[in-house]
Amino acid sequence: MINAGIIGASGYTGGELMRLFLNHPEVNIVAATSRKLAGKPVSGTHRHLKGFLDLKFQDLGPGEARESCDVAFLAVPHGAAMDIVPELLGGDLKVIDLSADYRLKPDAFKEAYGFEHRDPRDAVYGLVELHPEVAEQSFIANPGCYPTGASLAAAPLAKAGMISSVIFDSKSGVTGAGIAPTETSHYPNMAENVQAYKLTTHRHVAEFTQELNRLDNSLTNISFTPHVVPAIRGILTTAHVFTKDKMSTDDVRTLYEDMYRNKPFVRVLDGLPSLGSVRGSNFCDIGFEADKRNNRVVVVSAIDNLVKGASGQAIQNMNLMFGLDEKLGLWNAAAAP
Ligand SMILES: NC(=O)C1=CN([C@@H]2O[C@H](COP(=O)(O)OP(=O)(O)OC[C@H]3O[C@@H](n4cnc5c(N)ncnc54)[C@H](OP(=O)(O)O)[C@@H]3O)[C@@H](O)[C@H]2O)C=CC1
Ligand SMILES: CC(=O)N[C@@H](CCC(=O)OP(=O)(O)O)C(=O)O
Repeated sequence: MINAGIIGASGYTGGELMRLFLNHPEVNIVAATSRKLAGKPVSGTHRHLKGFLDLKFQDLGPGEARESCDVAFLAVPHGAAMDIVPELLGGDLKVIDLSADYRLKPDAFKEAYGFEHRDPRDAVYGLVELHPEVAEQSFIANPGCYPTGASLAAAPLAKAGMISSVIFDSKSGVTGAGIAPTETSHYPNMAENVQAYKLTTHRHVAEFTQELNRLDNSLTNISFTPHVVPAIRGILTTAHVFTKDKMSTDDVRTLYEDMYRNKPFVRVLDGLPSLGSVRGSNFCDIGFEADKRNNRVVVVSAIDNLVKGASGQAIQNMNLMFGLDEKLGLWNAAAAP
């Protein structure tokens, strides 16, 4: 069995890791940390875990995590992980960081996040479908939620060198912003409402630019505008891909089916994705249509931000890092209505 520790377990992605681990046959959760809630039962905060997990939050130091765990997941805010990771690495412990701290090269990090990285080091970017090298690694930077849906939506067209520019328009559920209440997530502001934010400057642009440039390093014209919608989970991304030549929907289908043929968690649809069809699951659903009049392909992707966008993807990475089937503990249909 694999002994897993979750650092920052009182938040949404920490809670989701524990929910998903209940169905993982190879994992024991041995530690769930919280600074504020140490000593309190995990199921007091994550009430859906009542009766399934008899564990108390601990305020565990990195040394203790190294002793008791085979793998540690960091589910803490960006900026916090870079002070913890250096004390975890170096021994046998495998580390998966769900924060943004190790996803970008240091220069790109400083530009996107506005401060100097305190622990510049390389990590493998854990977008499994585009990074088969995650297997056997000991340190993974788990991708961001928007970048997961956006990168998977555009990757086949980028790989084919077909993109002249792309505009990602994403709609996220409220859990994307974490557990702390904010003005945006305050019920009267969120319910029956749609809010755009960071119209041209969201920090995730750097992340999917880095990913798409691995496939086509001439691609620079990448735009992104996020929105919050009154859903609890999910990110629907509409990618307007302006192509170098006119394409048919069948041309596009060939590219997507080729790239995602043996990728169990990417479903290339005949129809269009929706948040309901992926809710609670690790799938990224993708649908598309080529514009008959213009050099444009519209691609839509749907993920659950807490699963494929965070904790499910982290477990997919863990499975490969330990030589297990990537589907282990994750092969569930969505909780669609
Ligand atoms: N929510 C999402 O959809 C996604 C989130 N992510 C990333 O995953 C990480 C966790 O996200 P999420 O679960 O939503 O965040 P939350 O805000 O819900 O939870 C974060 C937890 O981290 C702990 N924490 C906060 N500050 C520190 C610190 N300085 N040192 C140690 N622990 C700290 C807190 O626990 P306590 O105060 O009890 O110690 C808190 O409960 C973030 O980096 C986020 O950006 C990535 C993809 C998707
Ligand atoms: C709705 C909402 O507020 N979303 C968050 C996404 C945060 C997140 O998950 O960030 P990482 O993936 O980089 O860790 C935001 O836009 O900042």
